[in-house]
Amino acid sequence: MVDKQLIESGNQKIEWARNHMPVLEIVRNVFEKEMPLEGYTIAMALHVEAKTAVLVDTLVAGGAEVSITGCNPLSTQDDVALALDSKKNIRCYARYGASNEEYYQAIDKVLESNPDITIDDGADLIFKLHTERTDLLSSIKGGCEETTTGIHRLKAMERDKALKMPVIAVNDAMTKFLFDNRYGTGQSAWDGIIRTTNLLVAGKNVVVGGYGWCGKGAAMRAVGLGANVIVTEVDPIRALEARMDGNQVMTMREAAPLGDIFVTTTGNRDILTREHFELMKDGAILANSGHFNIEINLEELEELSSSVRTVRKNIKEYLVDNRRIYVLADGRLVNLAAGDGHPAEVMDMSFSNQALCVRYIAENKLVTGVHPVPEKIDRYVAELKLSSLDITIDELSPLQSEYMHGWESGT
Ligand SMILES: NC(=O)c1ccc[n+]([C@@H]2O[C@H](COP(=O)([O-])OP(=O)(O)OC[C@H]3O[C@@H](n4cnc5c(N)ncnc54)[C@H](O)[C@@H]3O)[C@@H](O)[C@H]2O)c1
Ligand SMILES: N[C@@H](CCSC[C@H]1O[C@@H](n2cnc3c(=O)[nH]cnc32)[C@H](O)[C@@H]1O)C(=O)O
Repeated sequence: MVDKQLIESGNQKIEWARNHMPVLEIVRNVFEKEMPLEGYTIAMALHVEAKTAVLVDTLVAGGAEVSITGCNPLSTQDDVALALDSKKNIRCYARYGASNEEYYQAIDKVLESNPDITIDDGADLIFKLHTERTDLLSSIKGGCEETTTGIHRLKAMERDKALKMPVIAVNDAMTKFLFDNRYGTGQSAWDGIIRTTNLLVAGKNVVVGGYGWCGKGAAMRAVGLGANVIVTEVDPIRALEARMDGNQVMTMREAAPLGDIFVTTTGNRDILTREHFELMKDGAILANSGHFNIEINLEELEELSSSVRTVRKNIKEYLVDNRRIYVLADGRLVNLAAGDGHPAEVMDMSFSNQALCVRYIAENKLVTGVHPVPEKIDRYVAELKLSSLDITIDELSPLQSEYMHGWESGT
């Protein structure tokens, strides 16, 4: 496709997403009227695809200039990236399949815009600001972080007194993780696996590594698809929760010879390693829907393999003692590297939180540290979402409110 066709295809995807993000549309209309981001430059490193483009568009509607790149070399959709770059007040440096060097060069370029506010998914921009571009820190008003692992990183920096700017932990808003991490990952991880393999899930043994919000979603939807689900955990409470939700719970060593499809969702490293690959069945399929490509130890898998070849788009076959082990999307996020990411309706809430938190940073002077999303914003997003679904809920009567908040009236 030539650039013009790519831009048109990108714009079509953006329009489709926008039409399914009603809360962000309301935020955008308010921004257009009030222009709260006039004069602000925003640097972003997020998955460059259609829903993200709607967020960018919203920030620009509020008066901002935006520089954006990806947060994963395989999640960029080039048509959307080109469409974004063709718009006024937006520069987009993301490219699908960027090498490691190109990926970090793009982060540098985004920071050359001298941003006032950052939006990260995995803290790449903030990490760069605290290492090679400390000169830019004094003019930064604050940042927003999209994902669980990014927040772990930022809290570790805060603990070590290394963090030098305020950051809002957008992931930790209820209207983010309860929906995006759970229902978003639950659906889009399976979308990525199914469209990549074109195989049946019903009747298979699915092993889900980690029973956090993403793991709960992945396990829940696997059950719905007819799989027998096995969960592995390191946290006794979450393991118990997984068992009471009806899954089998065991160690990964025990699960390794049983699994037909493995999905890692821990945000940790080395969930699947040599000792597990050695026990796996012929034809086992491995996918990651957590964070980096280190949940599956691909180096160890490669060392064990007599051959590695691509057998279908986004599927690599590793031959281990004549057993075929298939890795999807090079162990990168299967929902984004082998699919279109989360559904628009959940990103509607995640990105409304982002837009409103960016405004909050612009309008307030926050101190250095990791801040929660203000409860007002979280509830506002939930209320708007309910209203977009045409749902009204009951209200506490004065008597009920008094009963709930008092201590005098016992049983
Ligand atoms: N694919 C996506 O689009 C998407 C969406 C949201 C979050 N994420 C990422 O997914 C990861 C998980 O996010 P979350 O919100 O579910 O986090 P979470 O903290 O709720 O859950 C992670 C779970 O993994 C468990 N775990 C850690 N090490 C383990 C090990 N060695 N074996 C088994 N279990 C282990 C933890 O005990 C925890 O229960 C993060 O990296 C996050 O950034 C991805
Ligand atoms: N930089 C990491 C990021 C982890 S992605 C996890 C985050 O992606 C976000 N996400 C999931 N689907 C989409 C999407 O379609 N568009 C934009 N962001 C998404 C989601 O909010 C979640 O917190 C990496 O790729 O290696």
